[in-house]
Amino acid sequence: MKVIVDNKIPYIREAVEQIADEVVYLSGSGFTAGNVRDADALVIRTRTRCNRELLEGSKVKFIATATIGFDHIDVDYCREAGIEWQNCPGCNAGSVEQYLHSVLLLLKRRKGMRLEDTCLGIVGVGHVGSRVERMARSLGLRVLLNDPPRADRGEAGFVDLSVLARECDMITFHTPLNRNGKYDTFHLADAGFFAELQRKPLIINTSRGEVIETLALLDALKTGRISDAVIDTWENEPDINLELLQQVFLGTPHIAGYSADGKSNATRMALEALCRFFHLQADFKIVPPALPPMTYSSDPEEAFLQVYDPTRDSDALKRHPEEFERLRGNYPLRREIVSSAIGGGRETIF
Ligand SMILES: NC(=O)c1ccc[n+]([C@@H]2O[C@H](COP(=O)([O-])OP(=O)(O)OC[C@H]3O[C@@H](n4cnc5c(N)ncnc54)[C@H](O)[C@@H]3O)[C@@H](O)[C@H]2O)c1
Ligand SMILES: O=C(O)[C@H](O)[C@H](O)COP(=O)(O)O
Repeated sequence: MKVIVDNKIPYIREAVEQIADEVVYLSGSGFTAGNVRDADALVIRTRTRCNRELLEGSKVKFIATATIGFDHIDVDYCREAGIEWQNCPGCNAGSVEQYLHSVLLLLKRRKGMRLEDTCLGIVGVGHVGSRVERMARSLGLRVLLNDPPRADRGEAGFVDLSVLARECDMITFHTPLNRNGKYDTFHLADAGFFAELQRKPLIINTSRGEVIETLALLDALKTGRISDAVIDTWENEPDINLELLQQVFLGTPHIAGYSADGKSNATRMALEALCRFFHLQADFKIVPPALPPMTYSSDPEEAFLQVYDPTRDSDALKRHPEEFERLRGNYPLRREIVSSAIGGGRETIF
């Protein structure tokens, strides 16, 4: 079996080389029709568009994407061509929760936001959104949830987007990018959405850039219809809107999911899917490397931000927006540590 693997997927080499007869590593954008033609399977990230142009006439039977999102896979074409695929549901949801948790602490410290007086709206309450909900409630925020697919399945506890627009001081997006159908999310936040907002909320996007219409967001920022924004996912990555980048409180290069824990989950799940598809024994361990010991502050919030402060990623991108892909590609994967594990005294962990 010949497998082509994205060369930025961490912790994968030893395991995949045991599983496959031949392994070729390529950059995400380096997958071409020519070099996938004789491959049986691809293990990719968001940077490889899997569509007719790439796959027609190839031997590829299976694609594993080591990511939660799968909007880079043309699922209709794959069905037509008989190509199976698998994403890694929930693999890095903990990492996005960590990112949001740090953002809330920064808003409290730097903008004086009183979290217990803040109403947070969560749009899309799946693997990530439900973790964000729990974390935000534990910090004392009031939370409103919007998830029409879940509401339509008869689940309770959801409200319309118009209620979030009326009541929320902060709105965070956690939907997939659906480009059509009843639950289309392409430009879900458009000029009409921003016009409805009553409380000048802060907008957070860690889902997919295309869920928010960039120019409408920029206009809402300039006209004061929203108070600020935290943006990790952008339209047209890596050629992002530079004016928006310089205006937002935090602008990061699509790294909310980049913890070592999330990446190792993704690698393990992608290889398990590959083994299931080809009926092979899944006999490997994927473990993130241990990090050197560190000493943490006795203040739990300070310690949480020592573990991960998105300001450093935002400052790096604002200084060098042209390095969007390099900042992602060479990212020093962080660890996910919950604040309860590091509170209560100066301690050394890892
Ligand atoms: N920035 C990052 O690094 C990063 C990391 C992980 C995931 N993501 C992205 O975050 C998003 C959420 O991931 P997830 O694992 O929670 O996905 P998920 O599929 O588990 O949950 C998505 C939720 O959105 C809901 N939804 C679908 N259409 C909707 C609509 N029109 N309006 C409101 N809700 C809708 C679904 O019912 C579901 O509950 C995805 O776009 C994923 O690609 C980004
Ligand atoms: O969908 C996901 O899992 C995330 O967006 C993930 O962080 C994307 O990472 P990439 O594949 O671009 O490295």
